[in-house]
Formats: sequence, C-alpha cells, structure tokens
Amino acid sequence: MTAQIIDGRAFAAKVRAQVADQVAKLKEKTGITPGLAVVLVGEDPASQVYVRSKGQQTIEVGMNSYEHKLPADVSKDELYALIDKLNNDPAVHGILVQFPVPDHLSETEIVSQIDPGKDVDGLHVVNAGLLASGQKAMVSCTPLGCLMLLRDHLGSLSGLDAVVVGRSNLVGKPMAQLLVRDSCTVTIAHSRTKDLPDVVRRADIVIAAVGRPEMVPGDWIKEGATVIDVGINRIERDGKNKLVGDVDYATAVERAGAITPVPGGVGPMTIACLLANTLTAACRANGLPEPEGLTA
Ligand SMILES: NC(=O)C1=CN([C@@H]2O[C@H](COP(=O)(O)OP(=O)(O)OC[C@H]3O[C@@H](n4cnc5c(N)ncnc54)[C@H](OP(=O)(O)O)[C@@H]3O)[C@@H](O)[C@H]2O)C=CC1
Ligand SMILES: Nc1nc(=O)c2c([nH]1)NC[C@@H]1CN(c3ccc(C(=O)N[C@@H](CCC(=O)O)C(=O)O)cc3)C=[N+]21
Repeated sequence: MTAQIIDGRAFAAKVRAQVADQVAKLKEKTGITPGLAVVLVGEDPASQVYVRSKGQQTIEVGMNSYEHKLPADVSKDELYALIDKLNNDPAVHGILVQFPVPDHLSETEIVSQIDPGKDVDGLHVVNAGLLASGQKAMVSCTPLGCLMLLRDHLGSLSGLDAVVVGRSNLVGKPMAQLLVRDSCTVTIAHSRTKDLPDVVRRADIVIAAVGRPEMVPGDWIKEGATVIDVGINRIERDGKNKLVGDVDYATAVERAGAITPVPGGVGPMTIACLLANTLTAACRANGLPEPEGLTA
C-alpha cells in the first residue's frame, strides 16, 4: 500500500481562512480585535524563524501581533513583570513564551505566571486539568492540529487503537487526552517503553512526538495505519541541511494508509491552531460564543 499524503499545509490554510473570516465578523460586530503576544528570550535561530512566521500569520488573519524580544540573560523578575503586564493588558488575548528558554529560567514556573485564559499553549496546570477532566480548556496547538487532521481524514476515531510516542506536557500528554476524549484506546509510549516496535505495530493511529530523526521505521507500522509525524529535526544529509520527522517517511509511506509529511504536515497546523486559540481566548474573555469549528 502507498499511503495517502495528509496535506497539513493546505489544511492549515483552510483553518487560517476560517479564523480570518470569524475575526472579521468579530471586529464588525463588537469592535474587538484579537491580539497575540509572543515572547522570545535569547536568539535561538529556529525560534526566531518560528516567531517571525507566527507574527506574519497573525497579521494576515486580521489580528494584532505583539512581539517581545528579551536578551538571553534577562532576569526572571523582568520576564515575570512583562508577563504580568500582558496578563493585565485587555488588548492581549493570547500569550506564548517561545521554548526552549535559557537554562537559568524554568519553563514550568514561566507557564504558571500566565493567566490561564490567555495561555494559548494550553500548558498552565489549570488548562491541563480542565482538559484531563473533560472541561472547556485552552488546548495545546500541536495536539489540536493533529486532532483536526485525524478527524478530517478518518471521520470518527471511536474505538480505534492509538499509540502516542512521547509524553511531554506540550505534545504527548494533551494528544493522548484528546484521543481518549474521541473514544480511542490510547497507549502512551516513551523512552522506557518495553518493546516499542510491538506497541506501535498494534496501532491504527500512530502519533510520533519524540524528537529523534526518523526513529520509527516502516516495519513498525501496521498496514493501513494513519501516521501523524510531529517531529521536527534538522539534520545534515549529503552535505545539505534537511528537515525530517520522527518517522522514516520513505519506508512508512509504503505501509501506512495515510501519513503527514515533514515539512508540510503538523508544523503549519500548529501555527494555524495558535491563531484559532487566540480567537477562542478573545471570545471567552468577552463572554461571546465559541468560534465555530476551531475548538477541540
Ligand atoms: N510540528 C510541530 O508543530 C511541533 C513539533 N515538535 C517536535 O516534536 C518532537 C517532540 O517534541 P516534545 O514533545 O516537545 O519533546 P520532548 O523532548 O519534551 O519529549 C520527547 C518525548 O519522547 C520520548 N522519547 C525520547 N527518546 C525516546 C525513545 N528512544 N523511544 C521512545 N520515546 C522516546 C521521551 O521520553 P521520556 O519522557 O521517557 O524521556 C519524551 O517523552 C520534537 O522533534 C519537536 O521538535 C514539538 C512541538 C511542535
Ligand atoms: N511555547 C512553545 N509552543 C510551541 O508550540 C512551540 C515552542 N514553544 N517551541 C518550539 C516548538 C516547535 N513548534 C513548531 C511550530 C511550527 C512549525 C512549522 O511551521 N514547521 C514547518 C516548517 C518550518 C521550517 O521549515 O523550519 C513545517 O513543518 O512544514 C514547526 C515547529 C512549536 N513549538
């Protein structure tokens, strides 16, 4: 079998068009323009690229973008003072602190400073708890994007066996929560999993969120399974820089029923869902109905 390619870039463009449409209506009806603040600490080159791309796409859908660049040696007090200011700024509906941050700062502590209603990354314990208990939360953008692709491709996910490889707070854990909510039978695998190949072989849905280039080979994939590759790894091959996922695309494409490519799969969906979450946060902050088709 040769897999159908799930075109995340095209789907993300559709999500952004929906966001743009609903932002325009919101502005017209209420005068509210959703605003997203992105905080970048230091000069990590990959982070700079993402932050620029987030800023551009925020403007393109008609929202306000606020970028805050802080030096790598910024003190935690200065960073928290900025977060506090953004928490209290009514023009800012979403706040994202780009990770990784320099070693003298704690990601967990940073996230705990953000107003949960503005936590568009869905990382605050309040949002993790709301999601885990089946309530309305801010859901981390990458898992939300993966869920949208899966629902679009498969329709109902009910009763399917899903394996999530990776248990991070940003991707693996919220992904597993969303799949459980859609009635999948979910296994969360990680670096201590015994016989990972065997665990992956059982899955109708494989989500790879590990951070190891091409770690999942095609012969771990059940024939016809749907494979969502979250990994973004920069490698050098044949003297060229290349972006590859956590799945060995060349062999997996021969076994899977459908697969997301890297680039052009999950990555663009992450940014589209960040914009969707910012719109959702703006609606909730103003007691307005949820945007249509953009929440989990
Ligand atoms: N496309 C997108 O939009 C996004 C892509 N990413 C990418 O997704 C990947 C994962 O990101 P993130 O979740 O933040 O990463 P983390 O490093 O936080 O988590 C990686 C997870 O993978 C597990 N793991 C590591 N090695 C193995 C192994 N050999 N076998 C099985 N499991 C293993 C770890 O297990 P343990 O807990 O036991 O250590 C951990 O749970 C990265 O490539 C990242 O760049 C991330 C965010 C967005
Ligand atoms: N607080 C926080 N939240 C995040 O969600 C977060 C983060 N920090 N730090 C880094 C990771 C990674 N991440 C990506 C977003 C978009 C693409 C993306 O658009 N990728 C394109 C290609 C980009 C390229 O060419 O480099 C694609 O896959 O097609 C990738 C990765 C969000 N993350």
